[in-house]
Amino acid sequence: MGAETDPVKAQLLELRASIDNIDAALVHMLAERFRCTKAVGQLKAVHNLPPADPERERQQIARLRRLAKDAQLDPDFAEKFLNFIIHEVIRHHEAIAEKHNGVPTGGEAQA
Ligand SMILES: O=C(O)C(=O)C[C@]1(C(=O)O)C=C[C@@H](O)C=C1
Repeated sequence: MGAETDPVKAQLLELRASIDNIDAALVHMLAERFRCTKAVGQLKAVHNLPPADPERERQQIARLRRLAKDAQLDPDFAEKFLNFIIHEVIRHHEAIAEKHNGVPTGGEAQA
């Protein structure tokens, strides 16, 4: 039965069209975020700042947990998602620093 005649199939297709739009928006938003964080990585490398900023991360996690709660999204999931992204950002920062200053990953000077 086609979507025109099967209301369940029609509803599923409609919902999936929204899911595809949301996934596309997520990809674009993540691309913009990584564009910004790569610039932050350059700035940190040039000025010899450490790749990670744990205090900033604490503030971001607390804020995101609050936002998630208000939006009826699981705050634990929001925290895990942010940590996953930040972990990747720190990996990029370390690679940029290594390229710029010859600093090995972890930000410590080599013996
Ligand atoms: O704000 C910074 O200092 C960043 O490097 C960006 C960012 C992030 O992705 O939001 C990544 C690593 C830091 O530990 C904190 C935050």
